[in-house]
Amino acid sequence: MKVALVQVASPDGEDRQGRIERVERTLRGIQGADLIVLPELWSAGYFHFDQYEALAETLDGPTVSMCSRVAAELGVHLHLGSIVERAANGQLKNTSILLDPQGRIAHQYSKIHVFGYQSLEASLLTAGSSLLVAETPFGRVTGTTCYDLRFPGLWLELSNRGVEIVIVPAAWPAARREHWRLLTSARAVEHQIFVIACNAVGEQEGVELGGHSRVVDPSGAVLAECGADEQVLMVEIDPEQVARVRKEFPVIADRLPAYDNLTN
Ligand SMILES: O=C(O)CCC(=O)C(=O)O
Repeated sequence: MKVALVQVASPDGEDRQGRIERVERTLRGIQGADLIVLPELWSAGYFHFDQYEALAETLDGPTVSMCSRVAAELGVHLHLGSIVERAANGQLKNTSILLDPQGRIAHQYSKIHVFGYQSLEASLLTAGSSLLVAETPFGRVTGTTCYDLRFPGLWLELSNRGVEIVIVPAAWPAARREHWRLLTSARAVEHQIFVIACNAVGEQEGVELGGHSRVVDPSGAVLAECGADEQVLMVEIDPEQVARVRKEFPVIADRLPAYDNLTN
């Protein structure tokens, strides 16, 4: 299975429609991928907090529509990263979406841990409250978004639900790149899963995004890592490796159902 990581910059002066058209051209140039992955909030730009309200879109808005058309025309699974979603009740959410090769929504997830450190996300967006795992031809897939990487309880829950591949769109600042590397690797190793993590690049409102999108396999090997600029990186993964690694080194089977009943 071939995965394409697409690092996108969302520079301050570029309008959303121009960016969507630019990314569409990039996507159309990708050949031979089974799964294409984009970063968090690339069309609005994660750090463009003053534009969230104006750029919020529904699930048939400009970002999803373009990606859906491209997924269907290329016949690929496409994880479009995330959008500022305007939900039916008017709330704004950071919603990530996986499209199937027919361009239909196969999985959606609204970020549970909205970010408040040097960020207005937590005050502008409503946290999600549901977790789904999608059955795909590659296995059981889900998404978590950026800051969610820091919360092992969420990942344990996903692991308990049988997930095998976790896609992580992000707008992770370069200032904490080593945390990004450490946490993407740690989550793959502790749950014996593939972590496919796609980060934004470039500068937004004075913040440098970290890039270094990466794919970590269930044994912890880093199969690919991008640089810090816009880039498309293809990497081959074997989804069957999850079962092989777990059989060979059965850590998941040794995990206790709970640890809060141990005596002092
Ligand atoms: O946790 C971090 O250091 C970065 C998180 C973040 O930028 C985000 O959730 O968008």
